[in-house]
Amino acid sequence: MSLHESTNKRIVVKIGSSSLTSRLGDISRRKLERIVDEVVSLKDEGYEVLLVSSGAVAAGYRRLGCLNRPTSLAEKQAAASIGQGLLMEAYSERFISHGYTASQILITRSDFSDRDRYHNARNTINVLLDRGIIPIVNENDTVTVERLKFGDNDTLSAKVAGLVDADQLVILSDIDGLYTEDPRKNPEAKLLRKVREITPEIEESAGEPGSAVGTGGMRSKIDAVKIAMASGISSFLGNAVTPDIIHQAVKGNARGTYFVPEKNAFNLDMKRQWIAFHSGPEGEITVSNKAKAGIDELQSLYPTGIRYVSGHFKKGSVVRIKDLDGNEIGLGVSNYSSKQLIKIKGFSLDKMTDEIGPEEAINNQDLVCHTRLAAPIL
Ligand SMILES: Nc1ncnc2c1ncn2[C@@H]1O[C@H](COP(=O)(O)OP(=O)(O)O)[C@@H](O)[C@H]1O
Ligand SMILES: N[C@@H](CCC(=O)OP(=O)(O)O)C(=O)O
Repeated sequence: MSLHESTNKRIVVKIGSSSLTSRLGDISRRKLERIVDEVVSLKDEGYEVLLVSSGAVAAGYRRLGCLNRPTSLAEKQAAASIGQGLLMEAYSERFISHGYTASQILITRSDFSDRDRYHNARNTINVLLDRGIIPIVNENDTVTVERLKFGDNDTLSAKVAGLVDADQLVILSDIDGLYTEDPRKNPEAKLLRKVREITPEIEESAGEPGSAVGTGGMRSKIDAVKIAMASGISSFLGNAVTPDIIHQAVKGNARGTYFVPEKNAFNLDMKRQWIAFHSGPEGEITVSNKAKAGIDELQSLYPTGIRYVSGHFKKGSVVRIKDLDGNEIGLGVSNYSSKQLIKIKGFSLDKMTDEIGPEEAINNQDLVCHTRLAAPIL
């Protein structure tokens, strides 16, 4: 059962730059209108659809006076500030011609790392979807500094799919799906139709972008799928030029790759998604082997299981949890500051009094254990 109130199916569709623009660095009306028309037919059937659309830099660089897609950050940001407006204008015009309204949402990573802003974004998008609007999300390229970027819209789309509790993520690109190798390099490569697990072979097969305007290539698409899988969301990867692709993807019979998490895999709820993908850990806790076994079973972490504490963090901060070999085994929200934890580490339960604080250093509701996820997120 979905967590959002509406009973309609929610679909997040991600469209790459090459699927919206021409080789010369202009919006391709033909490509964009086909995508919009497909979204409209899903809307007509009662689906709620959110688009994550790339293309701002690709659509703007020529008007900035650049012959090719720029490589400097300032020029890319300037191009995006031109292209984003042009993209939205083209989307809005076409959606309105079908009687639908589109809205623009530009996000930066810091909007998500702050829990209040994360919830705020969710509430806003829920209002839009409930009222039949098509939100169109992109990274706010013009104001984002490199260090704090999502970087690619593939992983952004998976994070947004988790945020809105989508039923499916559809990633459209310039390729038919995930192949055993980049088919541009090896024409013998085979298309994988269904993937239930991201194996090391799949990780290795995922290469760089195929076009001059693509950003993340297959690498970032696999990262996106892992985030979706860990959140219990099925994904589809297919070619934007295949006729009726979005509709077919949703119905389950499109040419492309379906990524389906195991039914009984542990899914990250909204709070754990925030901890895992957005929070930005501020310190580290090293735990005993016994405490590690408890974390594997998703049990709370008690001070008695803590061996070392490093970094300076406040009560309520997210910390990395490591085992005695230094491997990260999970993440969690600390009920204590680093200063307090250093004092109480190793305390048995009978030493924990009401004055000290809660018995658990990390409550199991605030814990993400890497080994329990459908797909590794590191
Ligand atoms: N294993 C693989 N299977 C399919 N495509 C791959 C693979 N490895 C690398 N690629 C490349 O990834 C490209 C798609 O990524 P990208 O260029 O970033 O597209 P977009 O702009 O749609 O996000 C394909 O055109 C292909 O050349
Ligand atoms: N935010 C950037 C796109 C980033 C990106 O991931 O691009 P792509 O690989 O084409 O999906 C833009 O709008 O130009």
